[in-house]
Amino acid sequence: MKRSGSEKNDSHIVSKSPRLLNSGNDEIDSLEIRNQIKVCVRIRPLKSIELENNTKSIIEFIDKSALVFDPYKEDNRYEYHGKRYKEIGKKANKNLKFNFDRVFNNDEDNLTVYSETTKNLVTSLLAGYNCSVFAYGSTGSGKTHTMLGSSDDPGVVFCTIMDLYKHIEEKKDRNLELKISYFEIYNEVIYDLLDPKSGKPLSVLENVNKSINVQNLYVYQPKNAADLIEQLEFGNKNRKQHPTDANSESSRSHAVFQITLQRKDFSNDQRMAIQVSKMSLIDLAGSERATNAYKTYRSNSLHREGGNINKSLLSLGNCIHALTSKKKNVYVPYRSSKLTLILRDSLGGNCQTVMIATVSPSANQYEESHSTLIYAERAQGIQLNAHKNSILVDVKPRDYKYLEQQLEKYKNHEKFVPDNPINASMDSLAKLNSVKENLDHLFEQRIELRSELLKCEHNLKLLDFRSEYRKYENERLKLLNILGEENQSDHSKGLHSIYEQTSYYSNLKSSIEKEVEENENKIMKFENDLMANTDNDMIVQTYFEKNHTILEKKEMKFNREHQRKMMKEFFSKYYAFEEFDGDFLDFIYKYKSYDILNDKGKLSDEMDEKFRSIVHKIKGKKNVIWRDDIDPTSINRMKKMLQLFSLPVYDVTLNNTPEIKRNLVAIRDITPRLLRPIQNRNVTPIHIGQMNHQNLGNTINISRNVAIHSSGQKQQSIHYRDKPSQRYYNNNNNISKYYNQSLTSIDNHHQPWPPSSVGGGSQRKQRHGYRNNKYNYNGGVSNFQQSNSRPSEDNFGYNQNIRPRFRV
Ligand SMILES: Nc1ncnc2c1ncn2[C@@H]1O[C@H](COP(=O)(O)OP(=O)(O)OP(=O)(O)O)[C@@H](O)[C@H]1O
Repeated sequence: MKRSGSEKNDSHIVSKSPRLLNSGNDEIDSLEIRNQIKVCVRIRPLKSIELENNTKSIIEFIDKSALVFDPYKEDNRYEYHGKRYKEIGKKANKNLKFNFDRVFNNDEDNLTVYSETTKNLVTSLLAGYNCSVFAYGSTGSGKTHTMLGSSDDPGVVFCTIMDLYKHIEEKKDRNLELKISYFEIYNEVIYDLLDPKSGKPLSVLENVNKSINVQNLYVYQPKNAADLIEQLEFGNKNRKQHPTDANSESSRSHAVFQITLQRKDFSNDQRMAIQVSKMSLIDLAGSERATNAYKTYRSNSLHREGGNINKSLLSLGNCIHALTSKKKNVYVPYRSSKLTLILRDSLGGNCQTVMIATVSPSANQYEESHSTLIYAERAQGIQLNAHKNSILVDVKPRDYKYLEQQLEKYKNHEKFVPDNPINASMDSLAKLNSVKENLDHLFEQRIELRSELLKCEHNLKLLDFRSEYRKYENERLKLLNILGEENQSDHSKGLHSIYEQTSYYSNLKSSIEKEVEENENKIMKFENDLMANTDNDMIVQTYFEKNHTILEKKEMKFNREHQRKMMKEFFSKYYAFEEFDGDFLDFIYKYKSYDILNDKGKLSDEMDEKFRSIVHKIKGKKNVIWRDDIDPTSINRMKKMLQLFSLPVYDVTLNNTPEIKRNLVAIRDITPRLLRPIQNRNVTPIHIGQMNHQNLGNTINISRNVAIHSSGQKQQSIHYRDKPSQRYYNNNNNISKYYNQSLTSIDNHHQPWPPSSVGGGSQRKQRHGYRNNKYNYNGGVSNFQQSNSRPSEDNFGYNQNIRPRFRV
C-alpha cells in the first residue's frame, strides 16, 4: 500500500470540562473535550442498480479506523507462462490506505453512526459547549441519509433530538430552554426553511462579539420532541432538490439545522449562571464537480447552481487547507462564501466538531470519492478551541426569594419557563433618568470649563517658556556685549509684556478653577447619591464612566495639541539659535578673529574651550558630559522645561479583570433594553426572529431585567486616596465604548449647551469679565513673581484632596 495515515492516539483529548457549574450529571461532569476535529468516513452500500450493472467497488473497508481506496487486486492480472502480469493499457490501482477516527462500513446503520459521532456531542452541548456535525461528500454518497435518514433508519438529527429530550425529561431540568432554527444556503443566498412564506433572503452578519448571526432568522421553541420533529420535517420539505445523474432526490443546497440550549442555574443564592450552547447539524450539498454532475443538464440556472455549490465547497476546501497549513499566521478565507462564514466557529473556533465524510464505493464515482477522502484526511489536522459558554450574574437575595416562590408556584406545572426572574435595574434606571437632564447639563458645563482652564494652562506654559528663553537670550547678548542701552531696554519691554500676559492668565485661571470646583462638586454629589441609592448599579456606573471618559479623551486631545504647539515654539527658537551659532562661527573664521586673538595671546582658556565646543557641535559629534559637570540647577531647569510640555488632564484609571470583561458582555446586551423609557414593567415577548442564539450575551435579552454587578464596582479609593469614603469605581474603558452606542436613545434628549439656566450664563459672564479685565493687572516683574507663587507644577493648583482625578 502506498500510503498510510498517522496512527491515532488520544493526545488530542485535552481536558476534562471545567466545572463552572456542576450539572449533577456524571456523564457531563466527566466529559472529555477534544481540541481537534473528529473525522469519520461512512461507506454507503452499492445500490441495487449498481449491483445489477456489476459496478465494481473501489473502497475496501479494513477496520474501524482504516480503509483502502482503489485497492490492488491480484485477479486484475492475467497469467502467462505461470507468471501474473498487469493488463496492458490498464491504469494501475491507486491502492491508497486512509486512517480516520472511525470508518463506518456499508452495513452499519444510522444509530451506530450517531452513537459514535454525535452522542458525545449531545453531552457536550448540555455541558455548555458549541458543537457541529457536518456531512460532506459527493452527490448520492449518503449525506442526507446519514443526517436525516428514513422512518426505518432515522438519521443523526432525529437521534440527537430524541437524546436531548430524553435528558431534559429524565433530569426534569426546568431551567433548560431549547430553541431551533433551520435554514439553507442556496446559490449563496440564505433562506429560512421554517418560515418559507417570507421567501426573503437573509443576511449574515458578524456582531461585536465576533459571532456570526443570520439576521431575522425564525427561531422556534418546540413544545416537545414530536413538535420539534414536525418542524424538522416541515423544513425538509422546503429544501431545494433536483434530480442529478447520481441521485434522483439530490439536495442542491447546504442545510443548517441549529439547536440552541440555554440553561440557567439558580443553585447559588447570590449568583445565577447562564449557559448557552448551540449545536449545528449540517447537510452539505454534493461536492461533485459541475462538469460531471451537470453534463446532462444544460440549463443556465442549473449551471449557476452547480457553480455556487462548488464555490462554497471550494471555499470550504480553501479554509481547510489554510487551517491545516504548517505555515504560521495563514489567512483563512472564511469570508469567501456564506457557508464558510457560517461554519467559521465549527472549523477553527469555539466548537466541538465532527465531520462525517460519506463516500460511494461505486467505480462510477471514482474521482468524487477519491477527492472526498483527500479532503477528509486533510481536515483531520484542524485544531479547535472549545470552551464553555457561561456567564455568572449576581442575583440579589430578594430576587432569589422571589424566584423560589415562582418555582414553588409552578412546581406542578408540566412546563416552566421563568418569566422574568430578576427585577432590579429598572429602579436604578428610573432614578438615573430623573436627574439625568441636570447631570447632562453639568457634564457639558464641565467640558466647557475644563477646556477654558486648559487654554489658560497652555498659555501660561507657553509664556513661561518664552520668559525662560528671553532670559537665555539676555545672558547671551550680555556676554557678547554688542547691545546698546537702548536695545537692552527694548528687550526688557518684551519681558514685561510676557509678565503682563502671565498675570492675566493666572487670574483667569484661578477664577475658572473655582467654577470647575463648584461644577465638579455638584457632579460628585449626584454621583455619590445615585451610587448609594442604586447600590452601585452597573448602568448608573456606566453612565458616569462614559462621561468621565469623554472628558478624558477631550483633554488628551488638547494635551497633544499643546505639546505640538510647544514643540513648534521650541524648534523656532532652537533653529534661530543654531543659525546664530553658525553665523558666529563663520564670522570668527572669516575675520580670523580666533587666530588673531590666539596670536596676540588674548585667547583665554575659557574662550578657547567655548570655541572648540561650538566647532564640535557643528561637526555633529557627541558631547561627553561628565557627571560632575551636571549641576543641580541645570537639572531643575531641565525638569521645569519638560513640565512645560504637558498639561494636567482628567484621568480615568481603568481596571480590566476577566470578571469585569465577562460581565461587560452582559451589560452591553442588557443596556439597550434597559435604557428604553420605562412604560411597561411586564415582559414584552421577545422577537425570537431577531434573537441572536449564537451570542452568549444576547441570552440575557430574555431576562430583560437582570441586575448585573461587576466585581469592579467595589468601592475603591484609587482615585480618591485622600477621601476613601467616596464611592468611586474603577472599571473597564470598554463599558464606556459599548455604552456610547446604547446611550444614544437618551442622548437624544440632551439639552443643547449652554442651557438657558441662569447659573451657567452668569458663570460665563463672570469669565468674560475676567477677560475684559485684561489690562487691570498690576504689571511688571513683581506681578510675575506673584504669579510664580501660584501652586506648584506638581498639583497644578488643584487641591488634591478634592480632585485627584486630574493628573499631569
Ligand atoms: N448507508 C446507507 N445505507 C443505505 N442506503 C444509503 C446509504 N447511504 C445512502 N443511501 C441511499 O443512497 C441514496 C442517495 O443518498 P443521499 O440522498 O443521502 O445522498 P446525498 O449524499 O445526500 O446526495 P445529494 O448531495 O445529492 O443530496 C438514497 O436513496 C439513500 O437511501
